[in-house]
Amino acid sequence: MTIKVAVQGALGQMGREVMRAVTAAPDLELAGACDARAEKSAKFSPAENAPPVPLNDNLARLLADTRPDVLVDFSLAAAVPQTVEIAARAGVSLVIGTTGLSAQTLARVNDLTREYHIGAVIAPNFALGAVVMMELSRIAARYFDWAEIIELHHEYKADAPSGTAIATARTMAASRDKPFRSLDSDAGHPSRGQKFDGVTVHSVRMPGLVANQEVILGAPGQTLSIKHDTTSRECFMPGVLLAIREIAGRPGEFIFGLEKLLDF
Ligand SMILES: NC(=O)c1ccc[n+]([C@@H]2O[C@H](COP(=O)([O-])OP(=O)(O)OC[C@H]3O[C@@H](n4cnc5c(N)ncnc54)[C@H](O)[C@@H]3O)[C@@H](O)[C@H]2O)c1
Ligand SMILES: O=C(O)C1=N[C@H](C(=O)O)CCC1
Repeated sequence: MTIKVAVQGALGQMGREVMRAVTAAPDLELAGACDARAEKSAKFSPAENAPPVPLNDNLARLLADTRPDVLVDFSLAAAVPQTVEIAARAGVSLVIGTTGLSAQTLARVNDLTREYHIGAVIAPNFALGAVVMMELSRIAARYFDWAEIIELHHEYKADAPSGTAIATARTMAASRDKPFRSLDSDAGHPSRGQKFDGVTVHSVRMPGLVANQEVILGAPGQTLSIKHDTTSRECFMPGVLLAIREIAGRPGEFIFGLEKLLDF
């Protein structure tokens, strides 16, 4: 059975990559694309030799016209609350990669899955290597009392710190039976980053980067570094396609984190 997919944030860096990947997948059909920058009712060719699909700035209209099974969202955190309401009312399942979402938005998506019997996957990072890096950090956190994260991204990134860094810190802290240690002198010191569940996170933004993260764990006499680097947005596509295929058949389920769909 072919899964029909629409993309929100279609004209962005990730949206374009998702449209290429969906178009190239034999079991998926790109039904339509939405972006705030789109001209009304335009058509858009997602890849060379690919048939044009409807492109609209009105998500409700696009979903009503194209009736996809799954909406993939890589847009802006501020846009997601409205997007998920529209998708849920249209009975369309969600794969969301947009980061910077509030706890209220996550809770609302959880409610919508049960209210409208749709599925939803939200993952701060769809790169399989990043998910492994987070899992290794979770394991290592049990054996080291000190931990800091340095995340490095391209200069156009809207949010800081990254969704991956926040999720990594929270996962690491949850795997321990006592808090991480840090210096008392960190408090209020602008050069010492921002703490999430006791893990200090530092953000770097500059051209030349896509997305990178290093987790450094410390103990007397040793450190352990766990590092993931991306060189192109292609790395996110296997995870996005996996999430689309899984969630199309799991109505009513809310899944946070790609690791829940992998065999860890
Ligand atoms: N989960 C992951 O693996 C992963 C990977 C890369 C990026 N991201 C996240 O995905 C998001 C997008 O990243 P990007 O680099 O493609 O950004 P981008 O700025 O290149 O693209 C975002 C697109 O969303 C559109 N947009 C903004 N507001 C909108 C609205 N209200 N309705 C419709 N479209 C709207 C913009 O016009 C733009 O085309 C960011 O939050 C980023 O952090 C997540
Ligand atoms: O390019 C981005 O923006 C990315 N954002 C995600 C995050 O905030 O963790 C994942 C990596 C790429």
